[in-house]
Amino acid sequence: MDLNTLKGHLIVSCQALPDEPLHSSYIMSRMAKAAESAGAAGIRANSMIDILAIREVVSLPMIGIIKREYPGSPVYITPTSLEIDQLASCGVEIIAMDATNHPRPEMPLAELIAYARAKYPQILLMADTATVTEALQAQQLGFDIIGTTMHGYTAETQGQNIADNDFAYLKQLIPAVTKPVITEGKIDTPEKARRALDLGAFAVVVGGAITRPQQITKRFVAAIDQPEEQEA
Ligand SMILES: CC(=O)N[C@H](C=O)[C@@H](O)[C@H](O)[C@H](O)COP(=O)(O)O
Repeated sequence: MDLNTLKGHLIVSCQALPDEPLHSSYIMSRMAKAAESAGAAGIRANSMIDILAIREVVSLPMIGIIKREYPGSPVYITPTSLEIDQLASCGVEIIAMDATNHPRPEMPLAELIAYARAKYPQILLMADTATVTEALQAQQLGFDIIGTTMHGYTAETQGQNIADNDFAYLKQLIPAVTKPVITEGKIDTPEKARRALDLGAFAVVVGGAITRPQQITKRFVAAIDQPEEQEA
């Protein structure tokens, strides 16, 4: 695919895990359809069943992941060659995978990249990273896209939010790498999405703020349900 179709645009992540109320490939396909009809340029989705259901009704390029846990490793986003094969069989344009420095199941990241490149040269690879060091390493390994997906979700970055201090992390990351940076993770307002792009992000992925109604509801409830505290 031509990556430039995503440049400066919104990618909507349509995910609901088994413990979430909207867990259903049918619902995810309708979420993706809604995103497409509202002007999104791409979709990010998890699992073969969701990706195939979305493919049937949406023609946007897709970033595919498979979240799967393996014993002895905290890596759960496309951890092994099995998930890469499964995603490739679904025809996704981009495969995203954990590119943090955590211990991995099956094989080291460098080998996994070599595997994906050799077998599926047409598929672009996105690195889900948490730190500048990991992003530089991912670039060195040959990833096509650097994602900020894991920032705030590793021991090293725990408690951090991509938007902290007017996107200080992004301001550090973008000039440090030459590959396109897709901002992903906790972008929960249109203003933040716009700001990330203005700071040089190639594209923005928004998930929960669009597709997880329990998250959206929580923010409203939090703003409404503590009037005494707010008045005090
Ligand atoms: C850390 C992790 O597992 N992130 C996952 C990656 O695919 C998803 O659960 C997120 O929803 C996605 O990254 C979009 O982020 P947000 O929903 O915050 O806009």
